[in-house]
Amino acid sequence: MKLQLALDLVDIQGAIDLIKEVEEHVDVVEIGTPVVINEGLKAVKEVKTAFPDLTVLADLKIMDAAGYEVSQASAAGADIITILGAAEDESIKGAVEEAKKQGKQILVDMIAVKDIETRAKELDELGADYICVHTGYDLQAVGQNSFEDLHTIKSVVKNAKTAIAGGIKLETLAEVVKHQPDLIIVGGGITSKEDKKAAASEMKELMLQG
Ligand SMILES: O=C(CO)[C@H](O)[C@H](O)COP(=O)(O)O
Repeated sequence: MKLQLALDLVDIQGAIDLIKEVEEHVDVVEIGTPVVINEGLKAVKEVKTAFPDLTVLADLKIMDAAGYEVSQASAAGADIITILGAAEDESIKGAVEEAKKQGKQILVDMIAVKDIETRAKELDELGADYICVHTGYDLQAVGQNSFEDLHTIKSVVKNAKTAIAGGIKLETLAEVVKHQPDLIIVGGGITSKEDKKAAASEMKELMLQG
């Protein structure tokens, strides 16, 4: 089980400073969608240059022109690139094909997918490296989470790794760990804490025990 730190509310220097604090406890660093919108793929490039040994995920949430966008993120140094599960199969195929060509991986974000079970089976067959259930900020705000969806994808996915994101905190981590996803994505659960290093360390410890 790996821990991914999601960085959404920082600029490039803020991202670099934050990663320095927690890098020994995290496996993957995500350059979040708002950061890419604000700073462009330069954010991915600068973080990868500063931390060449860390796995960097570019949370592009691709919806179209997938092969091209994956090629651009790959050139910037991303190791994993995200596409939306709601995208057309042709887009998923384009992303997977380009990622394979570049030696990168694709994480499919299931945000807003209604029939999680059917789509997860299809995405698994289309060659996704990761399938990630995700409760975005707008549904977190009305009290939702993705724990049940994680159970659903775990029961149907045969090849892809599974991941979960959305509002995961130290207090809810044990519930997530119980379902044994391959990747747990945490943003605010670490970045909102005064002592971010301690938060990441406690979370990683709990995952290792699980
Ligand atoms: O992709 C995202 C929002 O769309 C976030 O990066 C993801 O939800 C993790 O952050 P948090 O733990 O704060 O919810």
